[in-house]
Amino acid sequence: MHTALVIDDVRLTPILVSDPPLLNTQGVHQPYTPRLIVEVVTRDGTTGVGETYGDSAYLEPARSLAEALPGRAVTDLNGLFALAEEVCGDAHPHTADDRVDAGGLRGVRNAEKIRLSVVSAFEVACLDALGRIQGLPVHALLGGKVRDTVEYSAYLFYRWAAHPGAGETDDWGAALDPAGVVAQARRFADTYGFGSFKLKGGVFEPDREIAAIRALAEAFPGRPLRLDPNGAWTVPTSLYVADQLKGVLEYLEDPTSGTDGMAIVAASTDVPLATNMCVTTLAELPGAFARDAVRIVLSDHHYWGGLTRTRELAAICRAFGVGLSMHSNTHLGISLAAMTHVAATVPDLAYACDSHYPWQTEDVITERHTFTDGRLTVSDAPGLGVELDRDRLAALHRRWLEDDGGHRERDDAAAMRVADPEWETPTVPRW
Ligand SMILES: O=C([O-])C(=O)C[C@H](O)[C@@H](O)C(=O)[O-]
Ligand SMILES: [Mg+2]
Repeated sequence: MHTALVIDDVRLTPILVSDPPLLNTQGVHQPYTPRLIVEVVTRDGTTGVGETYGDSAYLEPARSLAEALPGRAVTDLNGLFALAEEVCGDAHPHTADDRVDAGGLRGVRNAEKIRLSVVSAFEVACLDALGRIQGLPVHALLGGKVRDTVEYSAYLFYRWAAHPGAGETDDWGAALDPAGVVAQARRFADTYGFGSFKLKGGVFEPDREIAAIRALAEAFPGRPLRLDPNGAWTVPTSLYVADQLKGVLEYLEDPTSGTDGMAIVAASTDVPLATNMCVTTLAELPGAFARDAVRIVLSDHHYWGGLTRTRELAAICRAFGVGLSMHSNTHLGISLAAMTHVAATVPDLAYACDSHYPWQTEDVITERHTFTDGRLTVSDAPGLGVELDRDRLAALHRRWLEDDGGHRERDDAAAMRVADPEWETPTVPRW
């Protein structure tokens, strides 16, 4: 093995990133959200970077993997998965179960998915390091880009103007009704050129969200629109909304929870259903596809286990005639670079990808990504094409160190309780 490829050291840096008060069916985003930055350092001094969820359930397996990795090669990605299985154990058995997780709204939260979410950051860091060593962009290591730009969609949220009592404020103001949602969409379109729009729903009763989508359709005629209540509706409510928004929606995302309900809804409407909740693991694919429960899967390289696994998911979807789009959770520029590289290599990515990035005012890279015409240009620089800003990383890590623990776990219901002490995570379906 070429010694330059050998991993000498792995650095893990948990951070807290400022986050606006975005509403979803479980509550509201906290003022700060945890992320984990992974650095893989090779024997020749090259550093590759990756990023993933930063809640404590992810930190423990990340530490185990970081300890075991030195001595291995950055090229040994298959070995990385095997090693993680060996050393990560049953990540956090207390929080790993098959219920929808409280904070993330991303389907089951089992030990394997937590492990894969951790491995994804290591895989991306290895690819970044390998690309830097070889002078090749990550997309070239994945087989080469099939497009020069990747399209993203505007991720609209109902939101408050500020967090109650704490945190930094931005200048977006509140968006709590159709006019507010349209104004937010207009700013997204004017600033970033986004041409399609997704509204995070499940916040207000369905008729109010239907009105917001109709207002968007009127303000942006012919633009693709999506609504995602994160499984908050019953089957009849899902069908009611689908009927009301027939011909208006590009797709309806996770109207109801679970493959059973999704399959019933899918059988009774022509509105395509998408998911990042009922198909988030390989084990869930056969049942959902056999029953035509979804027409589009939103991949997420974090919980699918990285960029090579995302390409495997794309191939499976292709084989079953299921479309692929891309899910996002609060993330920074390292993950956005990774998302863009892998998206550039998937031939049949027919939908604009989700990204929370415009909501993030802080980052750990020296030059933030800029959307033009709703697109990011695929970098041809070696590796991911981003540079770590060590001062910013240190500052955001300091915030994590100094936190009393209140923000180290994403908890949207806890954030809601600051405004409404009676708030409990709503049981689903809500409507
Ligand atoms: O598409 C989705 O379901 C998401 O993006 C899940 C996220 O947790 C979203 O609901 C959020 O950020 O509140
Ligand atoms: Mg979703």
